[in-house]
Amino acid sequence: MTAPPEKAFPVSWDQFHRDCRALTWRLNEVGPFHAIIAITRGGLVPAAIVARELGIRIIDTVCIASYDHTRQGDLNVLKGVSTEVAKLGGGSGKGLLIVDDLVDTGKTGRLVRSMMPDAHFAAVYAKPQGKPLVDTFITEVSQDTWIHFPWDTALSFQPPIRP
Ligand SMILES: O=P(O)(O)OC[C@H]1O[C@H](OP(=O)(O)OP(=O)(O)O)[C@H](O)[C@@H]1O
Ligand SMILES: Nc1nc2[nH]cnc2c(=O)[nH]1
Ligand SMILES: [Mg+2]
Repeated sequence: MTAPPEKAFPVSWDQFHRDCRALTWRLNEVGPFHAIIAITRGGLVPAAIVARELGIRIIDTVCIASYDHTRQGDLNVLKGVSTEVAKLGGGSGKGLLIVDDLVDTGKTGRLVRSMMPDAHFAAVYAKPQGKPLVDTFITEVSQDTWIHFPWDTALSFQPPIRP
């Protein structure tokens, strides 16, 4: 991403929980899944909620870092999927559920998909460039919007719209 996004889409804990539940209703139609793979760190929170709702106890992580606040750098895979969970997916990821909080440019999603092409990929929020990468998502926001998650934010005073 070159210019910082213009619009802000703040998400509260309550809204995030509701959106994760809505995502799980859709995933329940697609499963069952052998295991969940959370893309850390953002995918950990929705993965916990989805796992609780679907009764999934096997949870693995793919650890990827790329953003320094709103600027994306090179993707850095710090940890891949474990051999036990890869085996459950028969090597191609079939029957595995990958969960992330959002897809933006789709770079992270494309990399994870290349590791497990037959896995089901779910994200809570999707921007247009990343949308083709996900199988299931809940809310689309425009590409020039930055999503502010509740674990990154705090309540603060807002000046009135009309000064
Ligand atoms: O579609 P993309 O443009 O690749 O962006 C999406 C990724 O960016 C964020 O993760 P980030 O790399 O910021 O790490 P984090 O989850 O630890 O916050 C978000 O959680 C997605 O994983
Ligand atoms: N919090 C947050 N992280 C991101 N990483 C890539 N896009 C976004 C976004 O819109 N919000
Ligand atoms: Mg992430």
